[in-house]
Parts: sequence; C-alpha cells; structure tokens
Amino acid sequence: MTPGIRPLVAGNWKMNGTAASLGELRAISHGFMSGLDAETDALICPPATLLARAADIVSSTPVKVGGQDCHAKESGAHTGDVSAEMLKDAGASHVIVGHSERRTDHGETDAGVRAKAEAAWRAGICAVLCIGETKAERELGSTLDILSRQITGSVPSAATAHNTVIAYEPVWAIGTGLTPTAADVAEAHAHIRAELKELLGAEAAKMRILYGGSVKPSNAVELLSVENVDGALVGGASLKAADFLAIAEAYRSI
Ligand SMILES: O=C[C@H](O)COP(=O)(O)O
Repeated sequence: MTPGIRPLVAGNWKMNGTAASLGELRAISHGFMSGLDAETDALICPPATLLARAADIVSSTPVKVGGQDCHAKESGAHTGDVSAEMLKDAGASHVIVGHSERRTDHGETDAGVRAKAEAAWRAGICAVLCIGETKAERELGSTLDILSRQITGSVPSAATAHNTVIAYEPVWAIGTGLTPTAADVAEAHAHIRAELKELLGAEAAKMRILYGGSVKPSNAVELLSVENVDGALVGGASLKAADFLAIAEAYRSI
C-alpha cells in the first residue's frame, strides 16, 4: 500500500465468460456495496461481448467495468478490433493496454502500447498499462532494466494518476500459481515508482501501481501490504465472486 493512494482491485476475465457469467459480476457488485467500497475501488474487465451488459449491471454500484484492449485508432478498416471510443460507448471507464498476453501473442511494442494509452485518454477512459519481465529476463537479472525500458517506451509523458494506472505483472507469475517474494515485489514496485518519478515528476507519487500474477485470497494480504503496491490486477481468481471479494477483503486487515 502507498499512503494517500486509494487502492484498486481489478479483475481481468481474459477470454472467459458468457452471459451466464454475469451472475458472478452481480455478486461482486453486491459484495462491494456491503462496505468493501470504503476500502478500495473495484474494476472488472470482461470480454468485449459482455461489456455493455456488464455496464448495466454495475451502473448503480461502486464497481466499474473496462475493456481488455483497444485499437490505437478511433475507427476504420480494422476487422475484429475495438476502439477506445467503442469501449467508452459500451460503458467502460478503463481499458487494459499492453497486457503481456498481447505483447507476446500479438507482437505489441512499447510504442504501440503508448499509442493505445493515448487513444484511451482521447476517448475519456483510463489506461491500465501493463509491464513485466519474462522468466528468461528475470533469470538473467534484467528485471529492473526491462521495467525501465517498458516504462520509458510505453508510458506517455502526459500520463497522470487520473488517466493511467500501471500494472506490474511478472510474465512468469501469470496463471502459474507462482509469485515473486514480497521483497522482490517491493523492489520492483519501488523501482517502478522511481522510474515514473523520473518520467512524470511529482505526479508519480499519486499514480496507482497494481501487482498482477497469481494473486489469490491466500496471498492477497502479503502482496497488497507491500509498499508501493496500490492494488491488484487479478486474472483467474476474478472469475469467481467469492475469490475476488476475498482478495478485496484483504484491505480490511492491512
Ligand atoms: O491480468 C491478469 C494477470 O494476467 C494475472 O492473471 P492470473 O491472476 O490468472 O495469474
């Protein structure tokens, strides 16, 4: 946690979920209305096919909904893509950009991620900008250098605490059940905060830096207690309301 920064617990459903899954979102919304919203903000990013219905479900609750990616352009001949304006129109307040599964599977570059973050801002939504090292990069001892490169290359100089959230997701911890030690998370997040200060000045002190990568109810208190960790970007454990709420509940004891 960082004094003065309100946490955000975000769920990335990835390519999971049909209309039947929206019951979990209703349960998450009800859970947050029972007082969890006093502790932390909440965001769920369902597949684009569910976004409009999800936005309707959360409209009178403290929970927000977002997209999982967006095109850098507003419109055009880009079959299968979705623009930030379309996400906003469907009810999104945020969009994940630069997730490692898109950097890896779709060859996204730092410059492309930066363009997507700027597209999100033009549409009036907040970019949740993902960075993180691979297993090979960690084993080479290059983690901090990789984070520096990704921040310098992906984070636009106009980023603010209002329009951008950073999510540190060590690629080797995503979906594996593995996490860095609390000390390693602390080192990475402190480095990210310092790099953001270098790039953005005083604004960096207000920006949320989420941790993502196998966050579960069992490790949430340990991970979310770390200095400069301002919330979580949760994948698998966000698909079940009970697990997602249990992670958010960690803030009642930190
Ligand atoms: O966007 C979420 C991250 O990829 C973490 O996913 P995970 O919690 O399933 O490891």
